[in-house]
Amino acid sequence: MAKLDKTVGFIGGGNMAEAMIGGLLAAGVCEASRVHAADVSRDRLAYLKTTFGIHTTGDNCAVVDGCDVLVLAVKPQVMGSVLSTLDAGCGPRLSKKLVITIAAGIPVQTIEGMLASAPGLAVVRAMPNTPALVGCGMCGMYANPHVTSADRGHARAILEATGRVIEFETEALLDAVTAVSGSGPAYVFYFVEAMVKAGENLGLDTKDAFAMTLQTVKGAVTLMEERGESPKELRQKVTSPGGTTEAALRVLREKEFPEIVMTAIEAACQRAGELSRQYV
Ligand SMILES: NC(=O)C1=CN([C@@H]2O[C@H](COP(=O)(O)OP(=O)(O)OC[C@H]3O[C@@H](n4cnc5c(N)ncnc54)[C@H](OP(=O)(O)O)[C@@H]3O)[C@@H](O)[C@H]2O)C=CC1
Ligand SMILES: O=C(O)[C@@H]1CCC=N1
Repeated sequence: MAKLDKTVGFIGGGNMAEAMIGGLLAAGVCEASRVHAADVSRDRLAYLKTTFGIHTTGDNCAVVDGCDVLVLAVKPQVMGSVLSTLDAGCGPRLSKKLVITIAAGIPVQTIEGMLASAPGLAVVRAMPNTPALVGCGMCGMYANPHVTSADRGHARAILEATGRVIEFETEALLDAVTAVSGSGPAYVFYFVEAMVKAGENLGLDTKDAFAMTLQTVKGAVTLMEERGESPKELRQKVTSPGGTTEAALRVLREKEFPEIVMTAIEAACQRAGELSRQYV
């Protein structure tokens, strides 16, 4: 992967920042000496410094000053206070930088509005997911009109360091991305938890039930990736008429499994919309 000739700063050094920093360094996109992170937790900063050898600080504006690309990686709940402190402390110094926000639900317009001392701010809104930690992330991104094509390339290089990126022309779709792939790993983990529990109930020990479930999910994913067949076709090949799979799928259908999944994902999407109104 091509090396990025930019310094990257993170405001918020939690789970997603860690995944992104790990990806940037592992892919060789950035050297540790060109990555900065700020957090309110001293323990977190010590952990990031020890693990990655990056620059750390408790001062958000120091990160702004040390970077070309600023990643806003705090929770939506604190984004309003983080942005107003940045605007008051170092807002005008942001105007030449690229800002990438990964917060669920928070629109670009809100970021621009709260960083009003940097008019014409280049903002990319991105929605990664935690498999980024192992280089298998899925990230949706939208760039506002102030983002130059060079900066779009920089944003892609940073986000692609942890997995796949799909770019959208319409920001409104980012809430759907959040609901499908941002939160998506949790749905898969929940399904796996339920399969393991079912195996235990049928007499398997936890270790075996987990190993079987994991390998089954991995095998199913690989089949979908490597064969040009749809999930529906692959499902039908597992389902022998009058057999065991049919018995299980009948229960899933009777309990309205597809409707439950769709309603759940719609709830996540709706919540993304609420987060922007509730916290900023
Ligand atoms: N987790 C996920 O799967 C995904 C998360 N996201 C988004 O990424 C963002 C971060 O999420 P995640 O990494 O999970 O959250 P974390 O809580 O793990 O990380 C956020 C970090 O920011 C710190 N923080 C709080 N206030 C400030 C402040 N004023 N200045 C600097 N740092 C501060 C927090 O410290 P403390 O904990 O002490 O408050 C914490 O260490 C969120 O907006 C979320 O919507 C996007 C995609 C997926
Ligand atoms: O649950 C959340 O709000 C964040 C955003 C996507 C995944 N985690």
